[in-house]
Amino acid sequence: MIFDLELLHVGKVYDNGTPAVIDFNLAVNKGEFIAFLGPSGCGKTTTLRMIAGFESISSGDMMIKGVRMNDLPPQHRPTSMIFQNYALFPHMTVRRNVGYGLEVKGMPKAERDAKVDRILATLGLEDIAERKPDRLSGGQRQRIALARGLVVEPDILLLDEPLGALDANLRKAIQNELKLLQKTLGVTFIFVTHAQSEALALSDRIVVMSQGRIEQVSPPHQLYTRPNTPFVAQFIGRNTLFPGRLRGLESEIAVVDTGHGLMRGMANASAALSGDVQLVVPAEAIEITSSGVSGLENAVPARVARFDVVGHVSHILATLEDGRSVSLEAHVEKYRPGSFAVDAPVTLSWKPEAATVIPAA
Ligand SMILES: Nc1ncnc2c1ncn2[C@@H]1O[C@H](COP(=O)(O)OP(=O)(O)OP(=O)(O)O)[C@@H](O)[C@H]1O
Repeated sequence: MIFDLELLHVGKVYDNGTPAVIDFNLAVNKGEFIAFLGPSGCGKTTTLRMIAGFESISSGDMMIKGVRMNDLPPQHRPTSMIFQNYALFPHMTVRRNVGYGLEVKGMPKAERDAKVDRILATLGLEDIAERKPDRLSGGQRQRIALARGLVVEPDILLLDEPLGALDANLRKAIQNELKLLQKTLGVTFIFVTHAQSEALALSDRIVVMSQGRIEQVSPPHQLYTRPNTPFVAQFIGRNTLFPGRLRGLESEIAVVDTGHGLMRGMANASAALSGDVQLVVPAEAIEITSSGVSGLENAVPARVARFDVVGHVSHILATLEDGRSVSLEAHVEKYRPGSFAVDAPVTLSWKPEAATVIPAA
């Protein structure tokens, strides 16, 4: 099978000795929307720049449609990159900015104009085609940068935090547009972000990175509900982790000896479990009941630290016996105002299938 993009054991060590990317392996299908997600400095941008050709690859191979790209300069790769600041030419019209890449390639004017017109129409930019970008809004500039990246008809569009400069409302609107555009054009998108909500909303698969290494590659829902590593469990969503030792496996359910007694959760499918493990419980899976209710699975005693109702959402902060806090949200119909007094003893519980047991490290 030939992938649109393949990174095979790719590594990057900067001249100063910094290992920025370590043994990065990824195969991307045509038309996939992939997000690189992780904290600042984890190597997302470096990886993107190696794919674009702006950064050399220290080890491993980078292939596009089965052809090795390591030694090709950026202009000879079938990729386009969109930078966070858009890097538009302020003195050129929108039309010229968009057509510049084709102009540099020496494409005849008639052919160039036809391509530029088509992409300006696709992105709704016809009305501002003759204006200069410095007089336009952030959202419009973002669209011009997209048009400029797409007009060269790349196999792969590389986007480095392209929505980072926009305010929250515009960001949301452009997110939807971007997703629609990507599906319509069928172009492979590789998108760098440190905003998890953006990655979860846009991507087919998310690559979570930490300290130069891939922690997990999964579709958003799976990443959210079935983390593979403690880093992902702490970085994505709102999980509570219970450290413990594996007591045994009952089919798919792992039984864990924790400081709060025996607890059960789904055994992580990607790694063999033994010895030290972590039981990961998403906030959404936790139920609160008054203490004394019997027959609950995975029951943990706690006390209510706060109970607030904002609009139609009840926010509850509970404190475990070991002092850790667990914050939960639910529709006000579920936990009505006044259902739990502050400092009341309660029991937290969850269904084993909603929790995941992963290796401790
Ligand atoms: N030109 C460079 N020379 C030396 N080290 C660099 C260079 N560029 C990046 N680094 C280092 O490489 C590591 C990865 O950086 P990179 O910019 O790829 O991370 P990132 O995940 O994109 O972070 P951010 O979200 O802050 O952009 C960091 O430790 C960074 O300091």
